[in-house]
Amino acid sequence: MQARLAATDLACRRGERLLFRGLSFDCQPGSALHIAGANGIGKSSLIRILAGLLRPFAGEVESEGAMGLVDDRLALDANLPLGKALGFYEKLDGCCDPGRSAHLLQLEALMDVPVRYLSTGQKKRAALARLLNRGCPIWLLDEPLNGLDAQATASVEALVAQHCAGGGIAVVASHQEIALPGARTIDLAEYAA
Ligand SMILES: Nc1ncnc2c1ncn2[C@@H]1O[C@H](COP(=O)(O)OP(=O)(O)OP(=O)(O)O)[C@@H](O)[C@H]1O
Repeated sequence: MQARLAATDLACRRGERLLFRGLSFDCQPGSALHIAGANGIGKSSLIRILAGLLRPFAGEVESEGAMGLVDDRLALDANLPLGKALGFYEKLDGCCDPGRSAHLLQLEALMDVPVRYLSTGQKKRAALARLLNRGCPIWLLDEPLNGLDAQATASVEALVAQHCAGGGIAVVASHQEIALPGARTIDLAEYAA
C-alpha cells in the first residue's frame, strides 16, 4: 500500500485564536499517529486540515494515497436501512467484500434498521464500516471511540492495527486512551500558541 502523509510547520487559527503552531510530522506506510489533547485544543481542526477541509494558517500538508475521514458527521442516508445506505457507497467505491466490515464491526443484525434509529455507538460503527469498504490507505479518525462499548473499542483498535500492519497510515485524534501498538503520540498542548 503506497501512502504518505506529512505536515510541515503547521499552524492553525480559528476565529481570532491561534490554536497551535510549529507542528511537523512525517507518516510513512504502516505508521499510526495519536493526536492527544484536551477539549478545544485543536485536534478536530488538525484532522480537518490534514483532510484538506480547512486551510492551515501556516505550513503545508503533503499526501500520497486516498484519504478516508471518520468524524461525528455520519455520511450515510439517515432514511435508508443501514444495509441499503452502506450498499449505495459499496457500489461507488467498488467494494468487493462488504460482508467483512459488517462482520468485523458487528453490524449484521442491524442491516434492516433505518440509519436514523441507530444508537450513537452503532452509528460510529457504521461510519467505520464505510471507511473499511473504501479500502483507502490513509485513515483520519476523529474521536473514533466516542460512544463505543468495550467490545467495539477493542474491535476498532484491532482494525487500526491491521490497517497499519498492511501498510496503511492512521491518524487518530482522541482525548481518550487508545491502544495503537507502535503509534507515535503528539500532545497538541506542546504546540499550543
Ligand atoms: N469555525 C470556528 N470559528 C471559530 N472558532 C472555532 C471554529 N471551530 C472551532 N473553533 C474553536 O477552535 C477550538 C478548537 O476546536 P476543535 O474542535 O479543533 O478542538 P478539539 O481539540 O477537537 O476539541 P474536542 O476534544 O472537544 O473535540 C475550540 O476552542 C473551538 O471553539
